[in-house]
Order: sequence, then structure tokens, then C-alpha cells
Amino acid sequence: MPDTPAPPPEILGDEPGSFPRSVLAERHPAIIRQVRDAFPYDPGVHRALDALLASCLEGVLEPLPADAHDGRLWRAWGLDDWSGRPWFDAPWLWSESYFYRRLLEAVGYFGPGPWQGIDPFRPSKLAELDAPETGEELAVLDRLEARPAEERAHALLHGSLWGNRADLGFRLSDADAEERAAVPALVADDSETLWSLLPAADNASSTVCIVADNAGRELIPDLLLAAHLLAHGRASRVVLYVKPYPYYVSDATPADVVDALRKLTGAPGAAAGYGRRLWAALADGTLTVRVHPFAAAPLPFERMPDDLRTEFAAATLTLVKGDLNYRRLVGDRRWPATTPFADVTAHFPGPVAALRTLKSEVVVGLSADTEAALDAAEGRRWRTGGTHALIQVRG
Ligand SMILES: O=P(O)(O)OC[C@H]1O[C@](O)(CO)[C@@H](O)[C@@H]1O
Repeated sequence: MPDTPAPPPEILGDEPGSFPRSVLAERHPAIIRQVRDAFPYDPGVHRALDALLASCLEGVLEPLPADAHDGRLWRAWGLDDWSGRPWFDAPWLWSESYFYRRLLEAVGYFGPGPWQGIDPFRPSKLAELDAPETGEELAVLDRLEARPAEERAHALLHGSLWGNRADLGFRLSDADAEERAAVPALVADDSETLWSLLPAADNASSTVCIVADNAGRELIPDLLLAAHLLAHGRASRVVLYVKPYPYYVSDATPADVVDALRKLTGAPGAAAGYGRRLWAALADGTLTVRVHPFAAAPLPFERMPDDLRTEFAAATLTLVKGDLNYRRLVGDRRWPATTPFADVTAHFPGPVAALRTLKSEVVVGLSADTEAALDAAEGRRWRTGGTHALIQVRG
């Protein structure tokens, strides 16, 4: 058998001046401050947030309380290996995920008590849903209705890809802008393969799984895309995977799905029709919301449990959204950017497509020319700035 080369090292949070270290040392304390101000928490919560802040800045990873409902799960995910060690020493993916688990512990999310089940990020999620820009994006759906199905599909796929970073209106009014730019915003585009994996019309049964990322202005276009796939027979069933609890500030939970649907059904024009169709799809089971503990695990998808593996294996296609899910899909490692996407996603149990704006250093599947052009134009900024995106597919 040929030797399989060892994968490159995992990304840790320990390198001075690095992006991961700044997330641990600066962003996490800022998130604690933001959460502290979001609700009239009691002194016990303030003390727990003080302790978490001290632990983040100079302390070590503490174990979970002995009676934590998910203690066994976290031990299986490696807690005993990391507790007692500095946050910066653990794989970045591991320490970030654990931070959100500890933050929810500190604000009493897991209860019992008055703060049980209160999403500490809900005020910012709701503010985004209510922002005028959200309404403006939804209004574009009225114009989209008149366009041919193929053009609508393209716009909705790109709306889902770009989430809150570029609106559907931009995709509609200046569809060629990416191609004209010196370094295209889309650094890899397998969208033709993506569409080719779905049945052309409703003469076949096809399940599309969407592993969602953020709530609000990313989840709404994800739902619009789901509605389109169902309405045009590109999927006979869509399963939307969301997080079991608030995570990475804006990640979508079941409550956020409900908020997004209410936003759609309450909107004027075509958006309300999408909302009603999605509502009906949930009622008749053609759209399902799925929550699995592994969605908030600090591990790559390669280590997903068997029940999830079976679900994705049965899907016609799984769409994996966003930067964090990309890191989990390809492995949060120092891959050369030209590593083939198909190689690093060979572990995934079925056809898979990544839709991601680039917000962390990990990237694979680029041509050498694309990488060189990006480096020449932007140094390393293109990797983390969120200004570039990719659609990568393994059929
Ligand atoms: O919402 P997304 O696209 O998953 O992005 C989250 C990303 O943001 C970060 O928190 C920092 O950029 C990364 O750790 C993470 O990959």
C-alpha cells in the first residue's frame, strides 16, 4: 500500500501575533463584556463571568462542574487531555468551542435558575433581523420572481454563500463584477458540479442536508435556497442542521430558525410567500430542523458519530456553510492551499459542498495561480478578511 503522508499540524492558539491567539486573547474577553451588558444578570453571573475572564487571560482550561449534563460528552471529546492546561496550548478549534460552553455555564444557560435557556446573544441576533438592510435584501425577492428559474437559483445560491456580506441585490444587478475584479472574490467555484448533483426536476427523490452557520442574515438566505430547492424539485426533502445551543455568537439555533421564519412571513411582497411555503414544509416534513450535540463539538467532522455519518451518507448532497464548518470539514490544519479538496474531504460520508467566505487561515483546493495572485495582491489578508469566498464540491 502507498504511504499516506501525515497531515500537517493542527492550528493552535499559541503563536504570538497570530490570528488564533488574538481571538483567544482579545475577542473572547470582548465577547464576555458584550454578554455582561446584554442582560440584567445577577451578582452570581457577574462573578462567574469575572472568573471566566480571568481564566481566559491568564489561566488554564478548567474542568466542567462535576454534575454537568454533558460532562461525559466533553470527556469523550478530550476534556481530560486539556483541563489544567493553558487555553493557548489546545487546538484552536477545541479551545474556541470550549469557551462558548463555559460562557453559557457562566450565564446560567443550562440552569436550573432564571437564566436557563436565555440566549446571551439574542439581543444582537434580533437587532440584525430588524436592521433595515435585512428588509432591503428581502425586497429584492420581488424582482427575482420575474427572472428565469436558473437565474433565481444562481442568485439564491450566492445569497446563501455570501450571507450578510453581500446582498442578493448585488448578485442580481452586477452578476459579472466578480469576474472583472483583479483577483476574483470567488476563489474557487464548483457551482456547476453542485447543481449537477441535484435532480433537474421533481422526478426523483433527493435529500439535501444544509449544515447551517449563522442566524439572521445568513440563515434567511439559507432558508430561501431551501425553499427554492423544494419548489423546483431539486430536493424532495431538506434537512437543516443547527446548533443545540448558542455558539460562536451568531450561530443558528432552533429558536433562530423560528425568528427567521417569522421575519419572512411578516415581510411584505414575495418574501412572505417564501416564509409561508417554508412554514408549510416544516409542517409536512419536507423541511426538517435537526439538532445534534456534535454540531457544537470541538472536533473535525472526520470524527462525527455513526448516527450523523449514516444521515449524511443517505443525502444526495450536504451543503456545509461558513468558515467554522469549513475548518471542521477539511480539518483545522496548516494545509498547503493547493491540497485537493476531494482528498481532505474523502472522510465525509456522501457528496459534500462547502459554501464559505474566508475568515480564518485554513484553505485548500486553490490553483497555484489563484494563490499566487491573491498573495501578490493582498499578502495574507485574503485568508481572513471575509472579502473572498469559495464553492467547493466533492461529488
Ligand atoms: O461564522 P463563520 O463563518 O463560521 O465564522 C466564524 C469564524 O470566526 C472566527 O471566530 C474568527 O474569525 C473563526 O474562529 C471562525 O472560523
